[in-house]
Amino acid sequence: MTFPNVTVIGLGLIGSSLARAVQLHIPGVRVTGYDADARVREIATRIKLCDHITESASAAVIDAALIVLCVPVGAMGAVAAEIAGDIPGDAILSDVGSCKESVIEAVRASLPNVVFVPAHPVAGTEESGPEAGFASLFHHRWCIVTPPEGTDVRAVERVLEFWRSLGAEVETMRPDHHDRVLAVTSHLPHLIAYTIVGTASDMEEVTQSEVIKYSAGGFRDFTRIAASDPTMWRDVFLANRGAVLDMLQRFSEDLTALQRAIRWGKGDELFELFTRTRSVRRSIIDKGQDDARPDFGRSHE
Ligand SMILES: NC(=O)c1ccc[n+]([C@@H]2O[C@H](COP(=O)([O-])OP(=O)(O)OC[C@H]3O[C@@H](n4cnc5c(N)ncnc54)[C@H](O)[C@@H]3O)[C@@H](O)[C@H]2O)c1
Ligand SMILES: O=C(O)C(=O)C[C@]1(C(=O)O)C=C[C@@H](O)C=C1
Repeated sequence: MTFPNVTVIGLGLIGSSLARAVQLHIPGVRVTGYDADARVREIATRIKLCDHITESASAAVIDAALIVLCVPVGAMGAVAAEIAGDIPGDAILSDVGSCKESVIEAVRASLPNVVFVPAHPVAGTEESGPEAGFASLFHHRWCIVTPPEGTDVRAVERVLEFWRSLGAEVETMRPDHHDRVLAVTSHLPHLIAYTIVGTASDMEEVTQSEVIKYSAGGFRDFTRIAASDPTMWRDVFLANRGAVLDMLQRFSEDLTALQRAIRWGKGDELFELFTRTRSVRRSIIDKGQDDARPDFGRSHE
C-alpha cells in the first residue's frame, strides 16, 4: 500500500530528488517539505518542489504517513527531537543518511517508540541544494534498507516498495554491515579524493594554476568527487569513524606494499595488482552499473 502523504525534511540534493521522484512516479501522493534554511524553502517554493512547504519541521509531519529525513547525518538527532511531539502514531519514519548505526542511535534517543525504517539510496552527485536534484537519480541504483532488529516487517516491506516504485533496486542489510561496506565503497574513495586534490593544491613546486591547466583525466575525476559537500562529508567521517579508520588502516598497509614494490622495481607485483583491479572495473561495467558517463541519469523528467 502506497503512502498518501510523504514528508521530506531537508530539501537539498537528495530531498529534492526524492520529492521530484515521488511526483513523477506516484503522482497521487501529496508531498510536504521543510528545510531549516529559509533560502532553501524560498527556492523550493519558487520551483514548486512540493505540494506544500511548511515553516517548521513539526508542522511538516503533522499529517504524514511517511517521513523521510534528508538532512546531513550529524543533524538527524536534532530533527528527530524537533518532530518528536508531532509524529502521527501510525506514521513510518525513514531517512537517507550515508551511514546507519549513528543515525539509528541519534533518532532512537528522541523517538524510542516510533516505527523507524532507516534507508540509504546509494546514488548521488557532487552537487548539493534544492536545484541540484532530479527525478531519475534513483533509477536502477541500490537503496539499502537497514532495519534494526525487531522492526515491524510490514513497515520494512512498505519502505522497500516505496523505493522500488521510484525505480530503485532494493536490498536489506544489517546497519553495522552497511557501514563497513560503504566505508570501503564510498567513504574511503571520498577521503582519498579529498586528500589527493588537497595535496596537489598544497605543492610548493607546482602552482595552483598548473594543477588546473594540466589536470589529466585521472586527477579531474578526483576533483569531481572532492567537490562534494563539505558539511555532508564532515558528518559522514565523524559518524562512521570506526569503520572508516579500519578501512584506512588496511588501505595504508596496501599503499606501503605498493611503495615498496615501486622502490624495489617489482614490476610483476604492480602488473598483477593492476590486472586484478582492471577486472573489478570490467565486472562493474558488465553488470551495467557504470555511471561514469557525464550525463548519467540527469534527465529532468
Ligand atoms: N549527496 C549524496 O551523494 C548523497 C547520496 C546518498 C545519501 N546522502 C545523504 O543524504 C542526506 C542529505 O544529503 P544531500 O546531499 O541532500 O545534502 P544537501 O546539502 O544538498 O541538503 C541537505 C539539506 O538539509 C538541510 N538541513 C540541514 N540541517 C537541517 C535541519 N536541522 N532541519 C532541516 N533541514 C536541515 C540543509 O539546509 C540542506 O538544504 C545526508 O544524510 C547524506 O549523507 C547523500
Ligand atoms: O556519485 C557521487 O558523486 C557520489 O559520491 C555518490 C555516493 C557514492 O557513490 O559514494 C556518495 C554518497 C552516498 O551516500 C551515496 C552515493
